[in-house]
Order: sequence, then structure tokens, then C-alpha cells
Amino acid sequence: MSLKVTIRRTSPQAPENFDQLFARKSKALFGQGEALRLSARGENRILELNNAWREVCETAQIDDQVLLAGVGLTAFATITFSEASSFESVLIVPRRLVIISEDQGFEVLVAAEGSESEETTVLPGEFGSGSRSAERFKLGVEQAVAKISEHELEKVVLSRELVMLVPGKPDLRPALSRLRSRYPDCWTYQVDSVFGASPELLLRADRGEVSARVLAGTAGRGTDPDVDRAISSSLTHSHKNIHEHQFAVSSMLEELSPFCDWVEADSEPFSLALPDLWHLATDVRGKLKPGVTLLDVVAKLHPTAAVAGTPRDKAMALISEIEQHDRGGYAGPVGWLAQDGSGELAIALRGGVVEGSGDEYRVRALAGCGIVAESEPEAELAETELKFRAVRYAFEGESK
Ligand SMILES: C=C(O[C@@H]1C=C(C(=O)O)C=C[C@H]1O)C(=O)O
Repeated sequence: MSLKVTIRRTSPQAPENFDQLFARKSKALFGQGEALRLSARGENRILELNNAWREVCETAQIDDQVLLAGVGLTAFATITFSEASSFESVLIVPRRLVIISEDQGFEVLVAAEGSESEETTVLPGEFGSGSRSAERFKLGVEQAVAKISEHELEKVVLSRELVMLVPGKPDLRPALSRLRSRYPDCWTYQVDSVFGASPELLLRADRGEVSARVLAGTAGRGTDPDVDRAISSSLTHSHKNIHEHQFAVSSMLEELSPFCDWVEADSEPFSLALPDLWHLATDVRGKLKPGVTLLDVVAKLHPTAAVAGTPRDKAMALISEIEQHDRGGYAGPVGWLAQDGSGELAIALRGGVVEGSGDEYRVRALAGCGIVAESEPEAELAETELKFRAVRYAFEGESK
């Protein structure tokens, strides 16, 4: 099927109704309706989507009245964390895409038979206390530390979930708008079943250059400014955190190198301040070899050590042994891809997944942390609570 696409300027106004969102600071993409949905499952899901998307781009009939890099036929993307997930990995081309960048507005209109927006009138409530999930999580951490001490693996990222039952398809827009205003440095997203505000950029491509922000190593914010500064400084000097961070950066560089003419990373991590947390962060940059697409690279990069562990296959096996839930798109790539090869994929963190039908929906919030030899169950549990603050704030109002 060949898509008929019109790209033109419009007023830089955020639409009230949208089905997909990817936004950070003064740049935002809003999608309305679905002109086309490509889906895949299993081990080859990323490359299958890559091929299908390439074909869509090659056959599209485009009337481009704007001619700007990154403004064109675009698909929103969400890819599941695990190949064994029962959730689909999807690329969605909206019927109407509104791009707001600083004070400029663009729209991409796609003529199609596809579906209109679905009504979402139900406002979600509060998450359950999750005490069972807390106990199970601590046992999981103990189990993982035992395996790491026996040198079966070096690091594994374990997550837990909180569940909210909703009597109809939930309207996430108020929650997303709260996330955007409280976490302006994060990428706020909603694509298909995943939503949240992620601090971690898996990969961005812009005119052949790629960049990523690797996070691993976390500490809570202090309420007193001096204490807060001391926490940040001890994070950048903590052996456990630097060790954990190093795993993540080296795996990113190793995976990125074959696709790039050059890659470089900051020589030392910096501490990134979010409203509830400090993270150790390293920015990575590179130049893509000609013809390489974002999804080609992501197929190799995902899942990174920041969300799975090291070595990857051992970590993935341990996650499926210990965790009792399907992560769906949580901790998977989420973002957008444009026809000209540009795009941004964050890692779907600090949010959750929505599932259900009819009058029975569940919003599942997910948060996890990296477990290494020195990890303590109670401290790791506390870290998941800090990471849940974003979703609690989004739905429940105050920052608990
Ligand atoms: C897994 C999550 O976060 C990841 C794990 C981190 C850590 O263990 O320090 C830090 C940032 C993310 O890479 C999450 O937020 O759920």
C-alpha cells in the first residue's frame, strides 16, 4: 500500500486530543489516529519492523511543502523489552502528526482508511500498595546476588510492578501533561500501550550523527541543598555505582562501533539531577556508516546493560526466571522514526503499560534497578520506590 503524505506548516499549537506523544522541552510530536500500524513479535521483531518501514518509506507519495530534516513521514515506535513478550512491537503512522519545535509548527497528514482516535473518558485513580510485589522483589534481589557471587553473571536489572484497575480505557493525557511539566529534561511518551517520562535516550539520529545518554547508578535527592550536593558527589565517587555504570557504557560503545565511522563517550560520568533522583550519566556520540538505519543499530543495542544486565543472555534468562510479570514495552525502545533516517528512541522507563479491553483495564507501573554483587535488597527496593514517584505523581498528584 502506498501512503499519500502531505507535509506543511501549521500553527505551533499542541492539539488537545492525541493518541501518541513524544516530547521533551520545547520539541513535541503529537499523533492523532492511525493511518498505518506495522507489528511484529519474537526474536526478529526489530529487523522485521525495519524492513516493513523501509518499504513504506520507499513507496510513499510525498508532497513536502516544508523540506526540513526530521520533518516528514513519521512512525511512532514501541518495541517490547523481551522477545518472549505477549505484547506486540509496533510502528504507528498517525493520520495527523503535529510537530512543534520551539515556535514553529508542522503537520504531516496521511490519507488512509486507518482508524480514528478511540474514546478514552475514564480517569485512572491510585496504584495499589504493592506490598506483595515488594517482598517478592527483595527475594529476587537475594537470589540474583547469590548468582552474581557465584560468578554466573555480573549484573542483572530486576523490576517490580504496581497495578491500578480502571473500569474502561484510561485517558492518560492529564497524567502525561503532569509528567511533562515536572520532568522537562525527560522524554515524555505515549505510544500504543506504553507511557511515561524517561531520562534515558537509547539512540537519536540526526543527519547521520547518532547520540545516546547512558544512565546507570542512582541515588535519592536530599531536601537540604548541602546534603543534596554531598549525595551527588558521593554518587560520582561510589565504587558500586561507577562499577555498574561502566558495564552500561562499555556495552553501548561495543555495540555501536561496528555501525559507526567513529564513536566517542564522555571520559567520566556526570551526575544528572531529576526531581526525585540523581543518576550517573554518560553521553555517547558517533557517526553512522552510510545506509545504516536507527533500527539496524537498535536491533543490536537492545536490551542494553542498563535495563537487562551483563552478560546479556545470562541476565535475560535470570530476569525471566525471577520476574513474574511481562514487561511489555517497559524498558524497551520507544519514540519516533522519520523517513529521512532521523529519529529518537528513548528507553521506556518511569512509566508503565496499559492493558485490557471493554470495562476492565489495568495500568501497570514498572520500575527496576541494576543488581550487582554489593546490592542490598532493602536499598534496591527503596530505589524502585524513588523511581515510582514519577507515575505516582502523574496519577495521584503529590510527589509521595
Ligand atoms: C530500570 C530502570 O532504570 C535503569 C536503571 C538504573 C540503575 O539501576 O541505576 C538507572 C537508570 C536506568 O538505566 C527503571 O527506571 O525502571
